[in-house]
Amino acid sequence: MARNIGSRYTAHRVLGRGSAGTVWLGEGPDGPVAIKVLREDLAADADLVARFAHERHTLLGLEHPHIVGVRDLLLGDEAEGGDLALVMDLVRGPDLRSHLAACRRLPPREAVSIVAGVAGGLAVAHAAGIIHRDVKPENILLDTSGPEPVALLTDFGVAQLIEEPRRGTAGGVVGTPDYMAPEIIEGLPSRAPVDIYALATVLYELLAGFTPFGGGHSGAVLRRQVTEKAAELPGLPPALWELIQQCLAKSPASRLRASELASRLRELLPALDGLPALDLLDLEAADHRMVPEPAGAAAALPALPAEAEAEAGTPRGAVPLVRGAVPDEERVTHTRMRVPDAEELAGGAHGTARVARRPGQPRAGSARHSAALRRRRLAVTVAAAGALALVLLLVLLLALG
Ligand SMILES: Nc1ncnc2c1ncn2[C@@H]1O[C@H](COP(=O)(O)OP(=O)(O)OP(=O)(O)O)[C@@H](O)[C@H]1O
Repeated sequence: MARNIGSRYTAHRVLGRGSAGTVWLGEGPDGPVAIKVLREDLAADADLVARFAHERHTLLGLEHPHIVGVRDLLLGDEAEGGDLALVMDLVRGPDLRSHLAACRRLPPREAVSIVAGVAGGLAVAHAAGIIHRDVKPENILLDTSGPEPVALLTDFGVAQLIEEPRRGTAGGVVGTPDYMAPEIIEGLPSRAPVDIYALATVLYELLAGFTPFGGGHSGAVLRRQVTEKAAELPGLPPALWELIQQCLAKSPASRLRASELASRLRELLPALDGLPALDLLDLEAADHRMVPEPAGAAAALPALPAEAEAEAGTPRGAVPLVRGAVPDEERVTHTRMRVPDAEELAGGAHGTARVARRPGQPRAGSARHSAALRRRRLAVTVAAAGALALVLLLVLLLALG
């Protein structure tokens, strides 16, 4: 049923729902629009409405072919009925999450082209001092009305406007764990590199079908974001992998700027022509997401070596893994541990990260992997014993003249 929003807009039907509200297909003075009506409790929050009013200029001013434009902002009285609503350009097509769910993995050229466009949008926003803070496939819409799909980033700054005050009171981190840069988890302010980290995570996910550090309890995901290294994706052109790695750097200063990322990705496009989506094993990705981290998992985390503990003195605060992070004495944190070694990263006794394997390659820590290790050890022992016997025989022959 149609519903009026403010004096200028009519909402016709629901396009989708998110955590902050409902998005409607609507009509305005200049034609069709998408109208995001924020939840009632948010609209009733006077501070929140004031923050939106304060950011009106910024929200309305951001224009780029890869950013969903905000055309109007309706605040309280203006929206008649107390709605808080964002009127946006209508994007005709699915969001990237649904597209990925349908394709499972994207061919490298498509993935890189989408991410290059979004990086271009971020470059303009960052130059204007605006940080998105919630880059993820749900916030990237695909306009499929033209000959080629066009990716558009939406929800600029909205997550932050809504969440900012709660962050202060709860003392926790806000965002989507799978895409959250280590410095956010470390309690540092979010600057432009957080968007680059999140976008590199999206690129990894488009290529692999899973995020580099996702799966299980969100606490475990946050821990991996800070301590683990993304598993390499077999079959990816090295230049592309290098770019992803650089943008997934734990240190924000080591990541590329959005404009550079956009141009480097565009340069790679011709070399990716015709490459199929990666042929990865299913890994444990799907099940991994479903299985909650065992309750005792935190206790099983590798402890700091005793000397390091003693050196730092007691009580010892969290180890800031990102330069400049202020250790937080209050929090029992995921940073209070050492970086796992290769075996752990590969999913051994403690590691929980997924590692991309070629078909036929056993998973580290699996029975097949252990059997292969045992066989290799036996072969080495037999070879060593043979070599020793040969040496003894030579010595004996020499001694006998
Ligand atoms: N400008 C738009 N044009 C067309 N459809 C849109 C537009 N914006 C959002 N939608 C649709 O509405 C759905 C809900 O969007 P919304 O931004 O509220 O939530 P979300 O980003 O999916 O999730 P969350 O807010 O929880 O992060 C989207 O998945 C998309 O299908």
